[in-house]
Amino acid sequence: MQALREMVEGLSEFVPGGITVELPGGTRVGAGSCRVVIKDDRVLRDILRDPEMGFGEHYMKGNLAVEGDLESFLRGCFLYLQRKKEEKNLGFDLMRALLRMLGLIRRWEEREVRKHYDLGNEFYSLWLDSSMTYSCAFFASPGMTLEHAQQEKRRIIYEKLQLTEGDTLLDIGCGWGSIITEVATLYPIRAVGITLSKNQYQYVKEKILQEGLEGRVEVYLMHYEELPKLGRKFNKVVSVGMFEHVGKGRHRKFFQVVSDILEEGGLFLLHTIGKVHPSSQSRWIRKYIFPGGYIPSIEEILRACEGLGFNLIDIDDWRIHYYRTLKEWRKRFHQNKDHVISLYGEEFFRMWDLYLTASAVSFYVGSNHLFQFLFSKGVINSYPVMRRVFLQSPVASHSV
Ligand SMILES: C[S@@+](CC[C@H](N)C(=O)[O-])C[C@H]1O[C@@H](n2cnc3c(N)ncnc32)[C@H](O)[C@@H]1O
Repeated sequence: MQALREMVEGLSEFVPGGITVELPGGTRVGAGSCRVVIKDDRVLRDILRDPEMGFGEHYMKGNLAVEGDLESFLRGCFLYLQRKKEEKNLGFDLMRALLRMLGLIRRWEEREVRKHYDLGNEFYSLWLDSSMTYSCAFFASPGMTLEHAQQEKRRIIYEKLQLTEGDTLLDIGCGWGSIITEVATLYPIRAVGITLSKNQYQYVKEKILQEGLEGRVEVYLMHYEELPKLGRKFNKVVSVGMFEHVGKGRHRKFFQVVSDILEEGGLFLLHTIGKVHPSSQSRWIRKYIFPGGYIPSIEEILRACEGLGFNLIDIDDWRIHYYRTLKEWRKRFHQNKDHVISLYGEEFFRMWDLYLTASAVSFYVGSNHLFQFLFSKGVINSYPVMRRVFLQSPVASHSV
């Protein structure tokens, strides 16, 4: 009881209006306006032992409910845990290192990535924008729709990559193909995408046929480590929202592959969630949503590409744009609640609702950032020096 009181007091400092925890027998601890109703005796024991995992698992199962704004509550939890958290990922990472030595990790990772993206095109179409883009958008003006903000993100990427006639573009982790199919209609260039998801691969293949892009756009179902097998080089490479899957200890291998297939003088744009300083990862998200996932720090990313021929041109941070993107996804997810539940059930709905909300909060509180790194292969001094090249739209200064 003492431990619970301390937790309620600590959390109440960070959750607006404070919290009250209501236990199964009716006992209340705290006097805040946000009510956390515990419906099962095991909940408290599990949360006190491991707050993040205990909360996540019991929330999914419906053994506890938050009667108040889930986002404000989670923001408070983040800030509270940031203060208290001990790094507990060591055991998990040791297990992964052992599996890697046994050569088992890649198959396991591939299976986990497939499981996430092959949940079904129908499911993702319920809450992504119509281009099926599953990564951070760029909200150039306050009232911009998600559709438009995703398009704006792609436009900025194309400009950063200085796409021009005759280019060959590779998209590593192309998702449902929004970049490779769009560039082929905007520029006289060729584009190749790779994905690990069979559903995405089928979807992109059909889109290529429907839009008459055969011969200019290709998609392959393959792991990035297999890219050298294509026997081709590209002068532009982009990877959006895929680096988070690469995993701890594998970043240098990833950059090595990119270095091998990128022409001298070519450009590489890496769009990824990252941390400013190395810090602990969400173990609940790693267990239930992205098993193998790892959010690297800027330092880890830059160290991983050292000595491989890359020269850094630019780093951009879109942190608050990811917060807004996730809020839009969550809004659409709730608008389609009944449909999601009919596909996968209530526990799945709660699990994904928690994932989308906690992710939004992680950007809001500055635990996660969204970086766009732009590298050249070798040093090129002709690259435009002005940032406004990227930001042609009436961006102005608005907060999200
Ligand atoms: C979050 S999605 C982003 C998709 C797309 N870039 C977008 O912005 O909509 C991550 C993508 O990376 C792909 N991916 C993950 N691990 C991969 C790997 N080892 N090799 C190739 N693709 C991978 C997934 O299949 C998926 O298409």
